[in-house]
Formats: sequence, C-alpha cells, structure tokens
Amino acid sequence: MKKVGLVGWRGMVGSVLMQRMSEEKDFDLIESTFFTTSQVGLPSPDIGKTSTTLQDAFSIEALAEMDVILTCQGGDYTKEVYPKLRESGWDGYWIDAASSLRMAEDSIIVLDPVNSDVIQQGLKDGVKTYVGGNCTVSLMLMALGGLFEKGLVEWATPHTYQAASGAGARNMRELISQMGVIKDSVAAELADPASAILDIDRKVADTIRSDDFPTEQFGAPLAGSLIPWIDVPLPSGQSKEEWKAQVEANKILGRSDNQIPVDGICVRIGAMRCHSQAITLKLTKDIPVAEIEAILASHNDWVKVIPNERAISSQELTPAKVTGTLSVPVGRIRKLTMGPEYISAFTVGDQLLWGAAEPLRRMLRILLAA
Ligand SMILES: NC(=O)C1=CN([C@@H]2O[C@H](COP(=O)(O)OP(=O)(O)OC[C@H]3O[C@@H](n4cnc5c(N)ncnc54)[C@H](OP(=O)(O)O)[C@@H]3O)[C@@H](O)[C@H]2O)C=CC1
Ligand SMILES: N[C@@H](CC(=O)OP(=O)(O)O)C(=O)O
Repeated sequence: MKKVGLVGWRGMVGSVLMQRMSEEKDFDLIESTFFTTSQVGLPSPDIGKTSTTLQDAFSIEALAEMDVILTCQGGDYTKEVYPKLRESGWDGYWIDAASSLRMAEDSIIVLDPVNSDVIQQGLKDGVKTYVGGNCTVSLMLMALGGLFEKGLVEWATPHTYQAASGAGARNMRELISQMGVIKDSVAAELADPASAILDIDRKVADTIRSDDFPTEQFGAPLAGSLIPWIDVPLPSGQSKEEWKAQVEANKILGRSDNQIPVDGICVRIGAMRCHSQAITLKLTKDIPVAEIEAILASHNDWVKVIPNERAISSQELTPAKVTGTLSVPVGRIRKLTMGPEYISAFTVGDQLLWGAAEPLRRMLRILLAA
C-alpha cells in the first residue's frame, strides 16, 4: 500500500476532499498519515481505521516518509515546504490544490476527464508534481471539453459569476451575514403588505452602503450587489483570476505553442459554492447546434447538456440545483447574431468538487492504479 500524507484535510477544500475520499472508499487503498500545521499530537480524523495522531506538517523528515503527499493547505504552505522537501532528496508524488506550482515547468495541471493523455504521458516521463487547476478553468473545460478536444474552438471569452466559497470559509459566512443584515433592516416593512417598495429599496440601499455593513472579508458589499474583480491586478489590466483562464486552460490541454485565446471578466456574486460562466465562443467552423450539443454531451460522464429553453434552464442550470453535486450542466447554447461560427454557452459547477477536490482524489487513484 502506498503511504499517503494528507495536509490541509480540515480546511474547506480538504473537508470536501475527505468526504469524497470516504464516499469512494479511497482510504481502503492507502496507508494514510494526517498532518497539521497547528494541532500536532491531537487525534487524526476517524476514517474507520486504527486511530493515530496528527504529524507536524513542517517536519521534512516526517513528510519524506510518504510516497505521496496530497495537500489542500494553501499556497504559502506549498511555497515554504515543497522546495525544502525536494531539496532533501524526496522523490515522491506531490498532489496540490494550491496555485503556486501550477505553471512550473515540471508540473502537470490535473483534470483527467479532459487531459488523461497529458497525465499518462507525465507519469511515463517521470513527472512527480500534479496540481489541481483554478476552479473556473476546470469547470469550463469539464463543460466544453468536447469542443476543445475536437479542435473546434478558435477562441473563448468566459464571463464568470463566482461564488463566495472561492474566497474562503469566512467569506461564505460574511455573505450570509450580509443577507441577514439586509433582511433585518426591513423586517417590519416586509411584514406589512401595504408598505411601499421604494421605501424598502431605499432602506436596503442605505444599509448596504452603511459603515456598519459587514464587509471585513470581501472589502465591499456582495449581498444585493456584486464585485467585478477577483484576485490581484496584473499590468495587462487583467485580474490574476482572468489571467489564469488562458494559461491554465492551454496547459491542461497540453498546448504550449499555438495557444487558444481564452479571456474575459471574472465577477464575484452572492452564490455560496457554485461558479457559473457565460461563455462566448468562436468556433473554427460553422456546425449545427444539435451537433455541438452531441459533442459536448458525449465528452465525459458529468457534463449534462440542457436544452435552450426557459423552464428547464431556470431549474437545471443554476447554483441552487448544482450545489454539492458533481454534475456540470451546460446550456443556453445558440448561435449568436455575430455570425454562424459564434455561439453562446452557460455553465454551472460546484467549485469545491470539480473545481478543487475531485481532480486531486482522482489523481491519487490514477497513481494507485499506475
Ligand atoms: N477555496 C477554494 O475555492 C479553493 C482553494 N484552493 C486552494 O486550497 C487552499 C485551501 O483553501 P481552503 O480550504 O479554502 O482553506 P481553509 O482556510 O479552509 O483551510 C486551510 C487550513 O487552515 C487551518 N485552519 C485553521 N483554523 C481552522 C478551522 N477552524 N477550520 C478548518 N481549518 C482551519 C487548517 O490547517 P491546520 O489543520 O494545519 O491548522 C486548514 O487546513 C487555498 O489556499 C487554495 O490554494 C484551490 C481551489 C479552490
Ligand atoms: N480564486 C478562486 C478560488 C481559488 O482558490 O483559485 P486558485 O486555486 O486558482 O487560487 C475564486 O476566488 O473563486
């Protein structure tokens, strides 16, 4: 059995990973050791095996005992520990949720329903570092993988509607607090059917803009509003989140030369853990919508094509429907007025599952099967 060290298992991404590993009985196939940056010596989580204690996630010696390290601890941890571990001569597999090593030359971004060929080639070539992609990039490729695989995409411009969870657990809590504060500010008026809607609206606007409104995490109101910027600015005028779309998508697809342009605006909205994206695509040729739908639907087991109809789109193509599931619906597929090669698509996916945890546990399975 491979010795697998788990770091960051109690964080938000790590908890989703633990849940999925338990559901899929991954722990039956590995000898697991749990690491911590803050709770050394406390009992490890109960995975139905003999109880052990948490090991020090900064101990290079303890980490070096592992065949595989799977970390969701975050980029700062990776930056501190990974170079020291490699310098110590450790030659094991490092599987990581953080972005720090994604664009490194000797790493592969993992999303096996889309790039199992790239992963298998990497294993043959002795690549030892496998990193999960940015959530919006992975979710876009899960939805539109069929078109990319067949070389049908000339360029894509995704405009995102990203959930609070992408910013962390405290941000999810802040979003709910903001919603509660708004509701409380007009509770009396809401209870009175005769109250004037413009009075309610004015009070809500005053509440959202007030200094007391809880914005410590996001730095701006999200509930009843949105934030059209995610991550740090780059000299190109893109946010870092926007920059990731093209570089990561092309790396996942194994395209170093002849990159497919992928660029759009990333926006934070008040959903909990599902990212949505409205994508404009220019195809390399004019093909009928029915054929596009068939190509998308047959690409992987999780993508689900939703007919471009109002009722089903309103029900199936939403964060409310998708949250907590591995389903990746894609719909609103139609030809745009710009010309027959231009199409629209709208997709939704759980950013903690296919957007973060699932590609990592599947990479572990690939290693176990290799
Ligand atoms: N959030 C997201 O959507 C995505 C995140 N990622 C990557 O994953 C990394 C981790 O993100 P995320 O899971 O959101 O981070 P969290 O902040 O939820 O967890 C990170 C670590 O914080 C420590 N921690 C301290 N207090 C607590 C507490 N009360 N409950 C749980 N953990 C606590 C834990 O380490 P310890 O046990 O050692 O104390 C934990 O592993 C990110 O930095 C990013 O690189 C990747 C894709 C998406
Ligand atoms: N930045 C993403 C979440 C995330 O953690 O992305 P990355 O793994 O690329 O740092 C969001 O805010 O929705």
